[in-house]
Order: sequence, then structure tokens, then C-alpha cells
Amino acid sequence: MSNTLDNTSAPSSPGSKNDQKEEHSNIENLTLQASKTIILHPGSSHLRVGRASDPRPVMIPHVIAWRHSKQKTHPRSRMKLLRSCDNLDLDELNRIDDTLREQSNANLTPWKSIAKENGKKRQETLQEGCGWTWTDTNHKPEFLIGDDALYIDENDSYDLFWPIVNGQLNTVSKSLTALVADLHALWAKAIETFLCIPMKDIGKYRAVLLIPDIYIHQHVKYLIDLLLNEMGFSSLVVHQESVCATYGCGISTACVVDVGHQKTSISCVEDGISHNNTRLCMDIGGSDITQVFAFLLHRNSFPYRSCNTEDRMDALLMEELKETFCHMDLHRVIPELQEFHLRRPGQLSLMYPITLGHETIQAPMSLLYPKLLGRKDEISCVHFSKRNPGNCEDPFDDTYLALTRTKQEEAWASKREKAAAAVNNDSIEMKQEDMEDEISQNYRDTVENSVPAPAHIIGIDQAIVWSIENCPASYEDELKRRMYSCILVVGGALANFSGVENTLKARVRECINNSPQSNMASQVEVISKAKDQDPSMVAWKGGSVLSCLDGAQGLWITREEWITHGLRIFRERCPFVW
Ligand SMILES: Nc1ncnc2c1ncn2[C@@H]1O[C@H](COP(=O)(O)OP(=O)(O)OP(=O)(O)O)[C@@H](O)[C@H]1O
Repeated sequence: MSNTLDNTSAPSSPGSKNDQKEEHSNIENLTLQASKTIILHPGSSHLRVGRASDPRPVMIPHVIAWRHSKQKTHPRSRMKLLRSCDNLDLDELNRIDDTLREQSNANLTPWKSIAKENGKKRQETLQEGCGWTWTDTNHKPEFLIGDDALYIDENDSYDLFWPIVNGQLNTVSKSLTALVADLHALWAKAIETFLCIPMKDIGKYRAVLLIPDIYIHQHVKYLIDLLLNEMGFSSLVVHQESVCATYGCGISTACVVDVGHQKTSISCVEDGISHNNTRLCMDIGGSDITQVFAFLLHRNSFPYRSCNTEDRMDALLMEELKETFCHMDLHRVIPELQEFHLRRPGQLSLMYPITLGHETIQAPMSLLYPKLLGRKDEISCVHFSKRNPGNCEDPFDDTYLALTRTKQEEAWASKREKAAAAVNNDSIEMKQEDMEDEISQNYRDTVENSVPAPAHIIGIDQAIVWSIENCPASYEDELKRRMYSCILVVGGALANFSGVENTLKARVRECINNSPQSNMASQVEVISKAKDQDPSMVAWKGGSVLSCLDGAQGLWITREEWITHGLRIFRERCPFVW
């Protein structure tokens, strides 16, 4: 498929008039097709949706607000924008500080001095309002989506719901059927509002759906059914985020590190295939960085003293401050005098001066030192590829494959499945030590014990090494070498920080320096803004590239085929191992 990818951008060779005519009409066809293809990339914080012909997608908060009656007696659900972090392990901050001192050769200003400075700061009221208003709900819409939902007054009669949590469908708060109904309402409204396509015309459009690398089979089935059956798209292709990310950058082989709002997913992709054993997902991301930053700002006498991240507007302010001030440039540790604006719908804006110390680096570094997050659920926060539980619609499921695979494949698969099941807490009887033994053993098989086994959350640098070391064997470890020399960071949460490439590169080098792969250390390269694209849109872009590839034309499943053959046809056409 990579060759085809190159072909799409290759200039046409001059030929006869007929050839040129044919080429012209091919291009016209392709453009027409692209304008009739909608790419959907849902995430924990944002939904990206747009036509394949668009240079970039519309990106809206992936949230829906349902109206409820004022008489409702039970408390309204208030899904928090940021997860709480009450157990930060502050000893980890000392480790981060040691690294900063070593790298910057500078003295770090103690947080108490910064706090003293901030204690003196007073806000200034600006004469102009912020221009924001609460969403007008006077006409009592049944539901609202995106920014309209996010900016509903908290006292208004609406319940907010984020359908994706930690990168997966949020089935903790709702049944799968109810959740899919929410997605139907949300996606249809987004397509009508932002792409100006009435749902009555959706049958003229094809859809590309991006799913997580580690997906739940049943969820994918529900989503296909939603798009083809319920919404009525004419046909559909489903593909994994990491592979689409490589298409989006025009890179054929990379270790893709996708750090989003609530999840970090790592996978080694080679020519359009994400290697199963290299996939790892941890429930940590940008939302954790925001929480750590909020904590550190409070410790440093944050001048907006009543800030409370349980409040939606304050949580959004914290996100904005993180995106504006945080970075991963380890040489920038000197305190800086900055200012920020506090905006609230219908109120005058306030301008606050603030002194920022090196908490602006400590917060993003928490993803390299995840112990800092103090996650109590850290074992259930690590996920590996899941076994296909099988489905009666699909005769060639894992059970069939298990019966037909070789002895060696059998041994490997059973070991891996046991370890993955344990880490995912599916196998509750398994004791902690057994579990660690299994995972270590599984891990030793390929890694020779050079990196700790990911039975709990580990730093992103270590997770990258774990993933690459699990690549299939190749001549003189050529594949691993290629992965180390192309670590592609996508997703909005890490790739946007200045200095991330150098910092991550140094950390990965350090991780492998004392391992059998130390000869590859000098070749480690990290790319965070491939082709100057917004890293949170790279995978979406790849979805649009995929929809135009010649080689992908055989992957489409039509509505009729889905209705007639169900999962069987999906397995046949699926561009990844189902
Ligand atoms: N300029 C920036 N600097 C730092 N962080 C940023 C920046 N822009 C966006 N982010 C962060 O990126 C995160 C959103 O990234 P992304 O859109 O890739 O996540 P998502 O796909 O919605 O979530 P997930 O991958 O967890 O399902 C948010 O935490 C946001 O604060």
C-alpha cells in the first residue's frame, strides 16, 4: 500500500492526448469522490470530522448535552472535564528537578520563592467584556453538542456526557445501546452543522472511521452498524489511528506515539500494518498534565485564588494555561513573568500577572515520570491488544484460527493472551505475582529483560522502547533500527510542547544505552510536527489519504453488504488483522 501512497503524489508522466484526457478525468473522479467521503476521528476530548477533500477537519469538543426536566429529583450528572489527581507522589518532582539541574546546568528557583512573588500579585479588571455568552437555551433544544454544550451555564437544565473516555467508548456511565444513540445524535448534528450536509443526503456519502489501535471488537461492530445502518452512509472503511497517522505524514515505517487527552497509545507500524505485539495503551494524557499543572500553580499561590478545576470554566482555563505556558525545553528553567486573562460568559475580563517557575516543565514531564500522577488504578490503566471474543456472524474468529495455527504460534499466542488478560484485569483470579511473572516472561522472550515489563503505567520513553523491542525479528534487527530512527509523536497533548523532540530523544537514548541495542542509540530520532501539521489532526489527514488510495478501493464495505454478510465481510475487507 505504501507504493500506492507514493503514487498519489507522483507527478504524471507526459503521454499522448488520450492518456492526458484519461488522467484528467481520473483526477476529476478522485476529487469528486473525496468531496463525497467523510472522515470521522472521534477522541476523548475532540471529534474531528471533515470531507476527504478538506485540508483539515472541523474539530469540536466531543461532548453532548441532553436536556432534562427541572423537576428531576436525583442529582444531575456532572461529568468532570479533568480527572482528579489527589494522590500526587511529590517525591517524583525531586527526580524531575535532578534531571533539569543536570540538563540545564542552572539553579532551580524554589517554589516557595515563586509563591512569595505570586502572593503579591493583584488582578486588574479590563473594561471590555470577554465577548463570551452562555449558550442560549431559551428555545429548549433537546440536546446540544460541541462548544454549544460546553458553554451551557452549569445551572441550566442539561447533563453533559463525553461518549469517549480514555480513548474507548464510555460504557461505564451508559449502556452500549444508549451510548451509540448519543453518538448518532452527536455525529449527525456535527455533519449537518459544520459540513452543511443534511442527513437525508447522507446516503450519497462514504465514511472512513478511525478507531484506536487497541480496540474492543464489539464496540467496532456497533460503530459500523451505526454508520451504515442507522446513519445511512453508502459505504465505509475502518482503520486504526496509528496506521492513519503514518499515512497522514507520508511515512511508511514508524513507532507511532499518540498522546491524546486521556490516553497514550504506542504502536510500531510498518508499511500500513500495526504490529500486534508492539501495541500498548496507557490511560494517561493531556488531562493529567493539566491536573499536575493546576496543582503546582496552586502550590505557587496562583493569583486567581478561587480557581477550582471541578468547575467547567476553570478547568478550561487550566487547559488554556497549560497549552500557552508549558513546554519541554529543559534549558528554560528561569522564572518568567507572564499574564493571563480570566474570562467568564457575561462578565468583565480580569487580567492577572503571574510568575511562572519550572512547573511549566514539571507538568509535561509527568508523562515521563508517571509515578508522580499517583494513580491508584495504575494496573488497570495499561492495555494490550485484546483477543477477539468471537461472534456468531463470523465463522473465522479466533477460535477457528486457534484450531488451525501451528504449535509455535499457539504457545506464543497463549502466553501473550494470558498476560494481556491479566493486565487488563479480565482474569481476576490471577495473583499479582503470577501476573508479573507471566508478563516478564512474555517480555523476556523478545526483550532479553532490558526494560521493565509494563504491568503498570511506565514513562512514555520506556513504553516506546518496550514497543520497539517487541517488533518481529528481522535481519540484523533492521526493523527495530528503523523504528528507533523514526519515533513519530502525534496527538495534541505532547507533540505541541516545544522541546519535546530533543527531550524524548535523549530519554529514549538513555533507556537503550545499557541494553543490547545500545548501538542504535545514536540513530534515535523523534518527529513531533511532521510536515508542519497540527499533530492532533495527522491521523485524520491519514484517513483522508487512505480514502483516495488506489489500493484501498477494495476495502470499502457497502451498506447492503453489511446488512447481508455482517462481520464476515468486514473480516474479509478489514485492512488490519481483525
Ligand atoms: N498547544 C498545545 N499545547 C499543549 N497541549 C495541547 C495543545 N493543544 C492541544 N493540547 C492538548 O491536547 C489534548 C487533546 O489532544 P487530542 O485531540 O489528540 O486528544 P483526543 O484525541 O481528543 O483524546 P484521546 O486521544 O485521549 O482519545 C488536550 O489535553 C489538549 O489540552
